[in-house]
Amino acid sequence: MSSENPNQPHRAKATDRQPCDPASDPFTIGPVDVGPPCCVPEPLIHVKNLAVHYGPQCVLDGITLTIHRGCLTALIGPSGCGKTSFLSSLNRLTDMIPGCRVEGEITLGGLDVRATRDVISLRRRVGMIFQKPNPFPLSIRKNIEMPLKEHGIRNRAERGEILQSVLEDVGLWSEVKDRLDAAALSLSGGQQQRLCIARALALRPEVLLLDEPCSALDPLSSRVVEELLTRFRGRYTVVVVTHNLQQARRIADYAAFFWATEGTGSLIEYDTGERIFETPQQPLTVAYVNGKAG
Ligand SMILES: Nc1ncnc2c1ncn2[C@@H]1O[C@H](COP(=O)(O)OP(=O)(O)OP(=O)(O)O)[C@@H](O)[C@H]1O
Repeated sequence: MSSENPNQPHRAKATDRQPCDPASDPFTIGPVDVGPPCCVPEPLIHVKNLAVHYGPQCVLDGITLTIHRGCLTALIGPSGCGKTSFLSSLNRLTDMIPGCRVEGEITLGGLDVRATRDVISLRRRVGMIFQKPNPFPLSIRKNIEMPLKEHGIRNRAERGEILQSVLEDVGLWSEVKDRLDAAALSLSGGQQQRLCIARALALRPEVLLLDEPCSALDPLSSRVVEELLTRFRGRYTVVVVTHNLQQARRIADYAAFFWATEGTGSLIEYDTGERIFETPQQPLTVAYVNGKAG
């Protein structure tokens, strides 16, 4: 860890990444109706001494960090160091993996994530987007409306409003508004991924977890999704796993670097994106961000 503690609110310096300015941002999308307009860090998720086991194997150990509201945190590190396991523990997807055991503390606002019995509400607050776009094999409209119905939104007009607003948020509305009843699987890979993001947004989450959301996309679609994530700054708390260090360098307000030793992942360094990529403190981080390790 570097001398400044990223678990404390980050005080912006002139040299830091400039927060977004919606007034001057030509890509601002949809109404910014939640949270401050820019990344003004405030602790939201506290993780303390987190460990993840699959059967007898401890794959992640001693993870302590604080994730800030409205900021974009990138998880980086080589394959197998536990990034996905960490991400999945934040909304208890780890519960669905046979033999998986999680230890330690995770709090989201005042909620004890590990203890809560209301996992459905937790997953509504903490949405997840996967590497491979996974729209339902239904129409574009039903992909958004079905989860809304399942979460009790019975009013058709309200569902229609949400449908339009989230498709606008991901920049898809103008592309699909005339074919909302077409199959979601007829969309391009990049459009499918944006639809999946819209589906997550429809449930009005506070946090979005994204596991390599661009890695199955062509470069152009990848750039569109990347831009989308940066526009979420201030509006959603975004935690994204990426193997693309250039991408992480471009978009991360904070970056957490994981590394595995003998199969057990640990957090090597956690800091602002700028410091992790420009002035990392740990030799392993220096080597990794310069492409000399991992
Ligand atoms: N369901 C599972 N059962 C057993 N072991 C698992 C399971 N899922 C992951 N692992 C193991 O846990 C370790 C961490 O995996 P994880 O997917 O969290 O790492 P990662 O950093 O996200 O990797 P990648 O970048 O390749 O996705 C790996 O050794 C992996 O083989």
